[in-house]
Amino acid sequence: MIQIKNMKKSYGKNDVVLSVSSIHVNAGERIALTGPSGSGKSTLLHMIGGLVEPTEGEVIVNDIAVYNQSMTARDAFRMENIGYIFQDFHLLPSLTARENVQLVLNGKDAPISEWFERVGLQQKEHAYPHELSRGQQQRVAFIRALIHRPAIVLADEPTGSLDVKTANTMMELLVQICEEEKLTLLAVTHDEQLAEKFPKRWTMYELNQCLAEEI
Ligand SMILES: Nc1ncnc2c1ncn2[C@@H]1O[C@H](COP(=O)(O)OP(=O)(O)OP(=O)(O)O)[C@@H](O)[C@H]1O
Repeated sequence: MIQIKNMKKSYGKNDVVLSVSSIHVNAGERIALTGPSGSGKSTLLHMIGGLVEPTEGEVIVNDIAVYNQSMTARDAFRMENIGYIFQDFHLLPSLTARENVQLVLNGKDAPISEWFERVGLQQKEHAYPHELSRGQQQRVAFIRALIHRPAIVLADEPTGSLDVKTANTMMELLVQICEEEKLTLLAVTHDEQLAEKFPKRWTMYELNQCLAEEI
């Protein structure tokens, strides 16, 4: 599903920020990624998602060498295979919750109302983002990222701007949906307790240290 080999990343002429010899993620795995600020968590997600090219090494997703493709092919690959969830939801304020979801479907058919019901937002389909609580906005962002059933869900501090109780509920919901839909999930979190909700946990320290053996 995801394979990374002998990968290094530096920005400009700066030092290497990430050096990972080997990562292998199987389809359907759900992994929490923890590590201190600046340890390269977002960089790693962006590389897997086709957004940041490694300085050295290969990123292979679904048997496709992500960075051996043209930019157009990479964009298409991302649209089809990757669902991104951010800390700050990134909902468009002028569109309703439903319209925000429709935007990513590009006219394709999908059971939008069923998804709203599934995350407990059946009453809020036609509300605007400013009419929703932060937890509700993140639920809309979950639907938007998951509704096209991407092979891989990349979540970058998805609960980072929520209070502790809401963060717990939201992380449980995300892990549960990915389990039910058999989606591969890689989620960054600063919070060790939230990481416990995942069947598998990696620290950036381990990844960067793991220079010889495959994990
Ligand atoms: N576009 C960029 N240009 C230059 N340096 C960058 C860029 N993006 C990230 N970096 C540097 O790469 C390192 C890793 O950053 P990254 O955002 O991946 O860390 P992180 O673990 O996600 O941090 P945080 O937990 O604070 O979000 C940092 O030292 C950062 O300054």
